[in-house]
Amino acid sequence: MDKNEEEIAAQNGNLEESSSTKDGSICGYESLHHLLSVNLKPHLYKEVSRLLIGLNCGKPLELIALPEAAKALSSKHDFDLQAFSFDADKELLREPQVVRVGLIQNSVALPTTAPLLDQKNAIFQKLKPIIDSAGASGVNILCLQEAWMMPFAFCTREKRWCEFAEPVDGESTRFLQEYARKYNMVIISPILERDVNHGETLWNTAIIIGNHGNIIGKHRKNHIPRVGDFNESTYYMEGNTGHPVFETAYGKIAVNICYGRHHPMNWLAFGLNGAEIVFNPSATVGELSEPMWPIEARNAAIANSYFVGSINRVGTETFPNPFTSGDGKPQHADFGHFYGSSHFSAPDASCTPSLSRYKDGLLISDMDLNLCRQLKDKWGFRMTARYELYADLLARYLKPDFEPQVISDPLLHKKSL
Ligand SMILES: NC(=O)NCCC(=O)O
Repeated sequence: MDKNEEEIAAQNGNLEESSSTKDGSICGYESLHHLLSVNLKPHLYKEVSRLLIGLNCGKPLELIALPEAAKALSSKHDFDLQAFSFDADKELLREPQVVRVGLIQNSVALPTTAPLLDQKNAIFQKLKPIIDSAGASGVNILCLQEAWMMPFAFCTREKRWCEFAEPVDGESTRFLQEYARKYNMVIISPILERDVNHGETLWNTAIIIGNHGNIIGKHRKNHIPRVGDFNESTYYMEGNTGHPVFETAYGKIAVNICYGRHHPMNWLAFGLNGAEIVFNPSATVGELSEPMWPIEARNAAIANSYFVGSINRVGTETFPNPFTSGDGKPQHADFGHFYGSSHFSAPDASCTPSLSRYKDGLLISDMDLNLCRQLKDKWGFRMTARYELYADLLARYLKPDFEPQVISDPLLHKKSL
């Protein structure tokens, strides 16, 4: 390349970079998989896919044909709709245990300057056709994104956003209970919770609504971020519900809320309690976490022999007053781009392509839960885990007089000749 060509290439690079941050696309493509499928020759794409998203039972994931009604809703309301199927090997003594699972990602519906009630109601309206599409597709378990009923205002530290908080049996739950009954569906609803029985304190909570519209239980986010603009500790405390697994009509499920995905032991604990599917409803932005996003959930699925459903918001949320965080950056009024990219990971290391990086979406997967035990039998991660070694280390680590087990080279400070 001569100097002129280099300059043009650099300019193009900058243009592509700025276009990807402006509209949320990746150089005009909805997702990494879309970019690769359009630009690679079919045989190359096949091979890249094998390496990037793995094979399930030795073959690429199959697409599911969805009913016209579900597809019509996606065209009319302009949300991404994709559906895949994870297989398991046939067993002699157990029937397949196939469940259909859905994940919804969405942007907020009104500017954050609108009256709070209007903002919430507009999100409800926006979600209706997406939930109906899940219902029309026969989804058994549906999970929404973190704090789905409000903008992710925790960056601001302003207390007025606390008004969005609701009790476990509040209006968001009632809204979803109708759908749970209508579609015989388990729904996971992550909200900002106000605990009215305990001094009206706030929590970041996922409510599990059973397929009869009943509330099965709740789980409160265990790990609170203190990174970048995620000033969430201003609003609520670390959860006090442990690592519950909810036995539902469609399988044993658990919820690892957002930042908890960076903590391998959090994932482990849900696995030890018997989860078959762990949902990770999230709100995270590209600049901070995008390279981690496809890795952590997938690793958790492999290490714990369960399925993971990862959901992230989409879009950019701008707030009325500029705010700062502890990272020394100048004050700003938006959080950055929530990059969507929701996807499923399976215990055999395969995963689905991701939903759009900038559009609302519904991702559906059939999964045969028999795959969980098949992978435990094949790889033996539970049996080889040596939990007693780690229990012992952790017990010692928690003591004030703990000393790290480090063996220093006695010649460490010897000068080389
Ligand atoms: N909502 C939340 O916990 N976000 C933290 C950022 C991240 O974990 O990527």
